[in-house]
Amino acid sequence: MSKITLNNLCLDFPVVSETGASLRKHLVRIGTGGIIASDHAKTTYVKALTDVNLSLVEGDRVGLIGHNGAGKSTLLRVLAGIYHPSAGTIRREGSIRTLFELGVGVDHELSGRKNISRLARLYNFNLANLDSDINKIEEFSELGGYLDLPVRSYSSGMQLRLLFAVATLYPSDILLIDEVFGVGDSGFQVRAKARIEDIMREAKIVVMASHSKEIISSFCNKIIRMEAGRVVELKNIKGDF
Ligand SMILES: Nc1ncnc2c1ncn2[C@@H]1O[C@H](COP(=O)(O)OP(=O)(O)OP(=O)(O)O)[C@@H](O)[C@H]1O
Repeated sequence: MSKITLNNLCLDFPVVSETGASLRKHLVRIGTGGIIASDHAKTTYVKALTDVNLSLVEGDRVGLIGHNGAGKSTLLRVLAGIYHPSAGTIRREGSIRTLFELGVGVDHELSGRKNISRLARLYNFNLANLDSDINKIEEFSELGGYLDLPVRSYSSGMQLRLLFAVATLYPSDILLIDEVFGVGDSGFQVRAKARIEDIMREAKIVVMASHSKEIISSFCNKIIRMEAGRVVELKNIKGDF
């Protein structure tokens, strides 16, 4: 049984900036993004998430939408357990896989092959299958001999091929996706999209942030609209919304 429950969840980022002194005088909202606030201890912070209440259950395919800085990526990282709430609670049941900027856990000095072993441990893969996993990743990423070279010698698209191939090798109960649909060159994009569709089918709960209405309407059955760190709309959708 997989589920995610958030109760009155808030997340503030403390920020040190040259303009901090003047910002501290006010509670301000500047066009886009979370609210910039201050407290009596004279700390400036960005209120990235405010009083988020959510209950996600099996079958939910949620599209997170909202302007730049609305809090989509922050919410995904809270769901992933990367960020901890400043207030409120989160409860999660089920294994989690993230498709974020695809950089976490990589050592650029190590070869692609050694990085696969690192990531396999990070993602809790069954290490008894490591050799066959590496073969599958080699096949999907089409990196060939580059897998024996340090990752620092890869182009950004090649790094992405490697990381994507590892992160999507196995399905998980909960799948969190942050704007990764445009990854790689056009040939890779077609295969990446098919792979994402496969692991989405097997995941019990999917939450994805995207600015593309087309992607959200083709993959999601719910949308959550965020504004300045708050959930302002949650509704079921079928196709276009
Ligand atoms: N590491 C950080 N330190 C300070 N503030 C941050 C940090 N990360 C995000 N923020 C702030 O939190 C708010 C939410 O940012 P977030 O990245 O979650 O927005 P988003 O909806 O994903 O935006 P976009 O569509 O531009 O990717 C913004 O006001 C942003 O400035």
